[in-house]
Amino acid sequence: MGRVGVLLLNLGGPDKLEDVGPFLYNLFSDPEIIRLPFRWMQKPLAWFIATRREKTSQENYKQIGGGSPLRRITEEQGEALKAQLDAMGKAANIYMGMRYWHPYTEEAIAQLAQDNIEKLVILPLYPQFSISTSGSSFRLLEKLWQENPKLQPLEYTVIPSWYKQPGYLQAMAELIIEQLNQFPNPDQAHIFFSAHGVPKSYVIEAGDPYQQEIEECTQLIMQTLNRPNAHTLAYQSRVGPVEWLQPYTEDALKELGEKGVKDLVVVPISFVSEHIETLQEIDIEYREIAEEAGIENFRRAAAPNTHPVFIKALADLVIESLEKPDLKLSQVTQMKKKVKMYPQERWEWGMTTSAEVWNGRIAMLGFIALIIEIITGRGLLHAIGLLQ
Ligand SMILES: C=CC1=C(C)c2cc3[nH]c(cc4nc(cc5[nH]c(cc1n2)c(C)c5CCC(=O)O)C(CCC(=O)O)=C4C)c(C)c3C=C
Ligand SMILES: [Fe+2]
Ligand SMILES: [Fe+2]
Repeated sequence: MGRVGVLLLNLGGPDKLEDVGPFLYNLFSDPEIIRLPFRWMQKPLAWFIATRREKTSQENYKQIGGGSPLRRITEEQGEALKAQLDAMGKAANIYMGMRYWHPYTEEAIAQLAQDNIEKLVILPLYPQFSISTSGSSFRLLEKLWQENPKLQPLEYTVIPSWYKQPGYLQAMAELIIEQLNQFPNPDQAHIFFSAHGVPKSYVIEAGDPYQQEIEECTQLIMQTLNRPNAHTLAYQSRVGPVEWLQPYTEDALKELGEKGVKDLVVVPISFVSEHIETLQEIDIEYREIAEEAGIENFRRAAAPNTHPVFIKALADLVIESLEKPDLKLSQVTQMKKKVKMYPQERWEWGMTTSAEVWNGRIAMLGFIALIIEIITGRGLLHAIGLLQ
């Protein structure tokens, strides 16, 4: 008789500085991260953006010790979850599947296909669902399931998002209280929720429930906290030129400083482990911005990591999911198939959405052609003498 398996999904992060370039290439090769009209553009553009970003990103990783702690912390969470499930009478094998770095999701699946697993629970380590995070991992799993006949008989269930789980909300409230209690007037401190952003089009055009889940989660944490503090929600880590969810964290911090807020607790709401966006972006970059804006006491709530209340919440989630009817990958990835990233496929004349979409596509084609020409030294611009 086999046992229960729990597959923890996460993004992954470079272990050392040399990994940063290939990690970024993997990330930008994912169509759920950069959405392009043509598949063949994905890899050249991923290479181009990763190469341009590598140095800056390496500088950031240098500031947190030369690599991401995500793998170590996820392993610790897995061990703590295993011990908690054991204590609750549910023995389980824990697997860790990262999307863009080792140990890759493919490695975890290969391992669990060999083990005698009776039932698998797929648990993303993202409390809120986004097309760009849990959605991307679910799509990859769906593909692996279709490709590997050995996986067909394996029974599984998916937990799409779990931001309402009472234990998780309790752990978040405790982590915030820990910081509030450091202030002489805990009730006066401003609580600042900083969520990882996504491009606005994900929500508006592709129907990503991420913003709604983040907003609801913020309210639920405030209710669980049950304190009179004022609070703000903003979005961090914008990448690229398009508009992301607003307000941006840097703008909201400046605004609070101008309004005279002196005591602030930042709460990283979309992350359950410390990593570059908490240790570098919040603790170093946003702290500097806040202090320049006049905020005197800048504190940050720790990510849940292996907080016992949080680990118990994960164990409860696993046990509850085994008791409920199974949720299949096709059910959790289906939502996206109902919406279109490019709203109008028919050609229309004038300043229409369709025209904008086609202008974007043509501009992108021109851009790719230019990059290929610069790399290879051959092409139309060389032929007519505009490039040497
Ligand atoms: C809920 C969490 C996350 C969302 C949503 C998300 C969307 C998203 N991210 C990028 C681009 C980058 N993300 C990077 C690192 C990174 N992102 C998350 C989480 C979410 N991303 C984590 C946990 C990590 C870090 C891992 C680590 O190394 O510790 C990076 C690399 C770092 C950097 O260069 O800044 C990029 C780039 C996009 C474009 C996006 C939505 C479309
Ligand atoms: Fe990210
Ligand atoms: Fe970042």
